[in-house]
Amino acid sequence: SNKRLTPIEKIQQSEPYRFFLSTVYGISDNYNQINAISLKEILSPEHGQLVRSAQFNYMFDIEFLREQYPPEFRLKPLLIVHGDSRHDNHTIKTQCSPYPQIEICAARLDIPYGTHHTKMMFLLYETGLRIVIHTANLIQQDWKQKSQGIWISPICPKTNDNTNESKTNFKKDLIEYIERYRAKQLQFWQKTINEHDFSSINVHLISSTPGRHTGADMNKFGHLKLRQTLKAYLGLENEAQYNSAPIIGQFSSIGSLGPNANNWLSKEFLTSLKQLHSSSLDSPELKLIYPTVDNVRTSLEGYMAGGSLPYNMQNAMKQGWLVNYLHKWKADHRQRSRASPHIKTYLRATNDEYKELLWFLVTSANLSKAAWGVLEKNNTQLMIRSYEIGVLFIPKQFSQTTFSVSDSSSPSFPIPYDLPPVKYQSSDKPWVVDVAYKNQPDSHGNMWDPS
Ligand SMILES: CC(C)c1cccc2c(O)c(C(=O)O)cnc12
Repeated sequence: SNKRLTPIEKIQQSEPYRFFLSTVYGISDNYNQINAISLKEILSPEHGQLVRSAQFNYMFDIEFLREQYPPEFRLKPLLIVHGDSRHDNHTIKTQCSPYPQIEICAARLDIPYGTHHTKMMFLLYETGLRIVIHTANLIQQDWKQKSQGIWISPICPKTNDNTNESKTNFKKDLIEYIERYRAKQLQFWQKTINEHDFSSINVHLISSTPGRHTGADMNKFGHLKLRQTLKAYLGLENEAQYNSAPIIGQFSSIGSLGPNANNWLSKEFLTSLKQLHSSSLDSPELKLIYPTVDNVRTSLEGYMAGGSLPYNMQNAMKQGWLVNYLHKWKADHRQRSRASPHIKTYLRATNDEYKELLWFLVTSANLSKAAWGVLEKNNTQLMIRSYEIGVLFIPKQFSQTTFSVSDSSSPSFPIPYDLPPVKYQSSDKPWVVDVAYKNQPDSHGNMWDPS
């Protein structure tokens, strides 16, 4: 149908998953209705009377952000939570100086090369508290022609019984995440989260915070939190049938993963992703989705899209072995094959048909040790450099045994890209940001010469 949905209708029809892609400027409007939403629609006054909000992110354009709020909400208190990296510290203060209602919190980054990747909104309405966890920077370019992922919670009502936890432990996990900032300006929000009823939340929180996590903290963050959550909640009957079920990782940047797959990817990291009770010998297929040079060149933004795919040559040249795992970005069923991915997702399908999923994760975390953590000191500590956050969908929490992907009876899961993934052809190369591409012009007739 050609009906344009209102923000509230979009959220209602997204039930029970509440998982969206950002709207894309330049595709047919029909593909910007179902499970697609813009920043303005997320902040729409339709959802209720905003009291105050907090925006956790990496990159900010404060003027752009203010424009996305309805005029009547621009004077409400706003807390900006960013990394204290040189990259944007001074600019943030300058950008916010005209607005006394904007407070700034610089997240501590005590471990070198860590970043504040977390992208999250706290929206406090008179009717309750909404959490939004997503993958887009608060700059115009991130919300115009890219594929971004967004999870929007229900508006959780105020309660004086602070035990109103969700069946997924979301409230406790979110408070524990916030506590790790050890920031005064976040105390109000810790208290506010505690005062709201989270019982309607059906996703698990998977976050990362900088640190060398040991003992009881080891399973609280990073890939060990994912491992523990899958182990505890997947609860599959005769799980043996899934031992070789394929796993997909999809991301917009790649760290230094070591001289071969066994270093971290297919041992430590894959062990967490394949977590079933029985750690069987069959190793599932791990397929990785990351844009080719041609994906970027032919994208709606052209080579400029590659500016947000910061995989550098220094890392790429050390891990040629990775190309064998790589698959193209292809999202024809969402009309987003040319909307360059900035979303990051991980999933496990039941088999090579990819008709059903065992779980699905949308997160800020790219494929890197900095984001997911790396085991150290004989596996007694998990070292994480960055702040990350994401939400994990497990079928049991939706009274299903698997998520159906095809448009069959049960509410099919709105996957962001086409399945099964398509392998790189021999002529395909992964996009690398700091090399020149001057043989073929992009969709705007431009070349890419970073020097
Ligand atoms: C390597 C750094 C400076 C970088 C370049 C381009 C895009 C980036 C990005 O999008 C994020 C993020 O989204 O958190 C984080 N760093 C990004």
